Amino acid sequence: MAASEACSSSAATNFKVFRGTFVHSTQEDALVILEDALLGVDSTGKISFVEKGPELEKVSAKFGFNPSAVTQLSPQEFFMPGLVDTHIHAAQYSFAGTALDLPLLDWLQTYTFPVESRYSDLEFAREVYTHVVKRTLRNGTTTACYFATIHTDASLLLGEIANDFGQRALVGKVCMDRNGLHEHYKEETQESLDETSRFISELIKRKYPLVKPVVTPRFAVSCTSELMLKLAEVARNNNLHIQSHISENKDEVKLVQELFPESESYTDVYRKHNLLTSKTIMAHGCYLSDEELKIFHQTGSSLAHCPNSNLSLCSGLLDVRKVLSHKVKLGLGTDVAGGYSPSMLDAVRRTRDTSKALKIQDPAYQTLTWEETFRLATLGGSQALSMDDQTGNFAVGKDFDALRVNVAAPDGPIDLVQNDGPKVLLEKFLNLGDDRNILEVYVAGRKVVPL
Ligand SMILES: Nc1nc2[nH]cnc2c(=O)[nH]1
Ligand SMILES: [Zn+2]
Repeated sequence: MAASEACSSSAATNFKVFRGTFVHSTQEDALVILEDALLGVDSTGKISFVEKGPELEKVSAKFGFNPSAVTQLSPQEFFMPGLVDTHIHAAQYSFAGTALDLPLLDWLQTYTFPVESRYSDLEFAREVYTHVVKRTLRNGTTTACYFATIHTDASLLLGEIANDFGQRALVGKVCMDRNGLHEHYKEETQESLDETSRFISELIKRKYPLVKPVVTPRFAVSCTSELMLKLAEVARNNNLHIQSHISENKDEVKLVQELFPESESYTDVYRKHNLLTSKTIMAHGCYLSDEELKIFHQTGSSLAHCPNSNLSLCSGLLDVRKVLSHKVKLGLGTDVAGGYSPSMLDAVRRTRDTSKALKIQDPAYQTLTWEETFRLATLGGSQALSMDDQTGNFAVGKDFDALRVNVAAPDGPIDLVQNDGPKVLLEKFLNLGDDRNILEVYVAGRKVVPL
């Protein structure tokens, strides 16, 4: 925002200004700590300045706000960017925390498809979707990339609920026109395409500022060639995101090879069907070869790393270091309910656990640092979703998506026994904290927690 605009009286009355510690990531630095900083949010929810605290008088004169209206953080508090969940199945939240005893294809057949079939019932959908949006916001997920189910009206309802509670979201009506695992849970090809068009046009018509549709072929196993090709066209014609799953589990990779014998790899299947774009996010990727990662880099497609799910369904261990060395964009995902936790703090922890398990297998392996993992959960996620022009860190001009954290929250899970600095406070929060430490959540400048 131009300084002259910021000085106008209407902007001055609607400014929010915070003073204290801010932690975030940039492309260059996984962790930047700004101590005693001033951050201003304008009436549209954008960050209008980040300045030094001792310069309050000068900054308040420049931006036209009253210094006494500044919100001061306590020494155990900080602001961090909102967490970005790049892959979560909203419909599976009803059985989160259960059903973790089978590998992927059996798990889909036994638990997942029967539950997803129920979302023609809009009352059931409303109940589960309200819970998942509230719970993820409460846990600090300011941006979520959701899979719904094949049901258009329930998927629209998820978009409505995310909008009502103020979460930034991509919402996907799931597309699947074959399903050998559960014959009744699928669509006809044309029906899937027509319903996808209806979903997209209806959601766009509602003009929700933070909720957008994402084209969602479930995975190559449950989609015909015709459906994938036509969905790619829909995404291209409407400049939309695409999401799906790739290379999660060895049996799944084998099945894809059998279903698409003319393709060189799982990645090649999606490439041949024009589904790999710079706005594509593919979940898992545990078994991608170097060649396949090169295709991800060339196309600008991203990966959603879902470590809880990868461990819970015994799918595999994604080598994040290898993915990053190929310069492939990567964010973290909870993958509820293959992943049992809806909290991105859990995704941060499981990401580090997975990295350490790889080091146990190979002592020369360079584990991810906690600072790198913090970046993946925030800025990395926003980059993976091609939303880093709007969110991901505290750069001036981005929307203010943020968590106000108090590491010493009364009745919280963390005991502070020494005068820890902000770096230690952040590390403790990431490893030990929970929603009791998250005092407030902001999305595009609006306080969405507490409601
Ligand atoms: N983890 C997971 N993998 C999938 N692959 C296709 N569908 C799914 C799903 O719902 N969850
Ligand atoms: Zn998934």
